[in-house]
Amino acid sequence: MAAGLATESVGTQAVAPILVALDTTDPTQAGALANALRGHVGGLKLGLEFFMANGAAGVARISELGQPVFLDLKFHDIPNTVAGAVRAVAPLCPFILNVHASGGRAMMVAAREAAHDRAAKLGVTPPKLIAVTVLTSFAGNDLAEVGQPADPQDQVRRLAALTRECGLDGVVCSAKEIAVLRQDLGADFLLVTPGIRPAWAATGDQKRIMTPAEAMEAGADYLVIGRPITSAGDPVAAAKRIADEIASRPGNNRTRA
Ligand SMILES: O=c1ccn([C@@H]2O[C@H](COP(=O)(O)O)[C@@H](O)[C@H]2O)c(=O)[nH]1
Repeated sequence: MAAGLATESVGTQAVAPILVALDTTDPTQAGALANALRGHVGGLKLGLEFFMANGAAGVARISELGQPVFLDLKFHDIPNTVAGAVRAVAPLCPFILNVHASGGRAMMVAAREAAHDRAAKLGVTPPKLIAVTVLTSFAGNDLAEVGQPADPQDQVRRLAALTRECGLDGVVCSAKEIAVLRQDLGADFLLVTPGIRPAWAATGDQKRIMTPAEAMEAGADYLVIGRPITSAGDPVAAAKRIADEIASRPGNNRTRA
């Protein structure tokens, strides 16, 4: 069963609410990173790359290491299919599970009902169910190219409002949208932010980015960080450096239970 987000301290440094993205096909590497980073991050994120290579059994093995897992499979299909997929992964007891908000109202409602019904039948806590708004690898021109000629922030606001109407717990957004979403939707709506880049890390394919300290200051609940940690020569040192940067900004000494 998934553990709650780590809140223990590392020396005098409270663990930052970082979910480290273990984007690899190699279960041994994922397990080694999970173990090495224990106590330096708040949890793990397993996504499509890991899942497609290792399936539910692979996710279960990483979950057994005892850290909370965000299962980032971004379901997007007709409501019946997404509900079935949500039920199928429920025994893995992810701490957070997600769908695409652009799958629409009926799909999100079906996903929420499936998550709660299945968790009740299994006697487990349902996952925090959140929805991806606009991928952090998208800028305005990318949205226009797929027929959504909107400012990314406007599209994020629209999809986040719909997500809340559907009874989900929060959204995946870029840290650039935190301020406006907090105004629109309040403090209790979960804001999970990838596209996090320390000043010293390569941007790669991410377009709507912010530094970890800025994102925490803006009010993120969780920071999803992959390559700046996992591709570093010393991933533990990179995670510590990020936690230090967060802690050294005024007002950034909080952790979330
Ligand atoms: O909008 C989104 C949604 C999900 N992601 C995922 O987060 C991590 C980010 O990894 P980095 O290496 O820090 O870029 C990755 O697993 C994505 O699938 C996202 O980036 N943006």
